[in-house]
Amino acid sequence: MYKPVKLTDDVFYVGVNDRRTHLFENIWPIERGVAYNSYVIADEKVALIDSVEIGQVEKYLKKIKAIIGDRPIDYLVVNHMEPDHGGSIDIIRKMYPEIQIVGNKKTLPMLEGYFGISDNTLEIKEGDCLHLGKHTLNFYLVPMVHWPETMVTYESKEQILFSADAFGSFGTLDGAIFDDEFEFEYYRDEMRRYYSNIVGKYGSPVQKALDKLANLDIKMIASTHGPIWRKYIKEVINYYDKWSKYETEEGVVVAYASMYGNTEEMAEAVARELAENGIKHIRVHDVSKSHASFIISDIFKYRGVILASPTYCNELHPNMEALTSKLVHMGVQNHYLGILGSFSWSGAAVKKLTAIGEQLKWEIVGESVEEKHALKSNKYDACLKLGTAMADRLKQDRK
Ligand SMILES: Cc1cc2nc3c(=O)[nH]c(=O)nc-3n(C[C@H](O)[C@H](O)[C@H](O)COP(=O)(O)O)c2cc1C
Repeated sequence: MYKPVKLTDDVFYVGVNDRRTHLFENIWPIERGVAYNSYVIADEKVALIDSVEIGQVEKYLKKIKAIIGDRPIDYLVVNHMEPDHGGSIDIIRKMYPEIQIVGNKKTLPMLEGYFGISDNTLEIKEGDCLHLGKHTLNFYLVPMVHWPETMVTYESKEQILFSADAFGSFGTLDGAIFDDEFEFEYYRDEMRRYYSNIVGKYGSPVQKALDKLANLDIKMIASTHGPIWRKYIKEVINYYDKWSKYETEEGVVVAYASMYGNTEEMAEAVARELAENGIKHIRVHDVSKSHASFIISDIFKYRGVILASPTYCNELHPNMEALTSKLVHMGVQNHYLGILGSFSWSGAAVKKLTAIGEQLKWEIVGESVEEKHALKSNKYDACLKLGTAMADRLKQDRK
């Protein structure tokens, strides 16, 4: 029944859309859903590249059947074991008992651990090839882009890189599956939010992977999430290069916590002064309203960060605590930091934010401002000064 979606004459898209899940990994809001991508290569041998989250396995199997009919599947290549791709492995094996599951030495223990599968597996090593007939699969290990077993598969006849989670994006594929069937901008921010939150901790493994793949001629990047890239290949590789090196643009993310509005007032004073000083990209987030994934995504884009928090039981506001511990855990690098705090009897927020900035090795800009009780004119002026200092620091990089 399904009209095949062709990457080339023998290579097909068989992924599914998920518009029901609210939180990807039960953490990240996905208002625009997510796609779990999988691919079939129908040659003398049939290979399936990755599978899909188990909830949609029935639809997935129908799509596979629509392409190969009653032919058996010879190989299931498991580039990544995470259950949003590996979740259907057991069912696929039951449907296709002869199938050989292809992975590397880190994949196979996971197969056994998750599914008790230890037979009919094929262990490949870096640079190994698997011939399907006209098509040849070449395997490259890219550990920690996103799990230790992650690998990518390059089909050398059609020059397609099956890239696992790399170059993936949140967002379902709404009719359009290839990047020349929609406007790139529609996915760019969600791609960065996906990268920064899911893969962002692993900048150095991403750099190693990019180096390893640099000499491949790539006509298509077929990731496990989001669009298939065939028009914007250079662009998405450049984005990955930039993000994994923590390269940022001129702009400021102002992230504040505030229960009763005092800290918010300080944050807004700084934001206004940034604009007065010619900073065009200012993103203000209330950490109790914006999910951390959006703030982190913006922080991966813009170099300046203002963190503002009231003191709360001698600590940071809990939502600021959550955001900053995520930033520390991810080791986000190369930012300028301005700090604001508010308190009523003994302030701790500025001290704590300063310690976090030092831990992250971010450059602390200007004089941090901490106000007791309501915002008064001298501290208001200090907020303006901090805004000017941040703008000046960013503008120094224009040269
Ligand atoms: C639950 C709670 C705990 C607080 N803990 C402290 C504290 O440990 N030290 C302090 O100086 N002020 C504390 N405060 C006072 C706030 O830091 C102060 O009112 C601040 O101005 C609030 O900023 P906001 O208006 O941006 O929420 C606390 C306030 C609340 C509601």
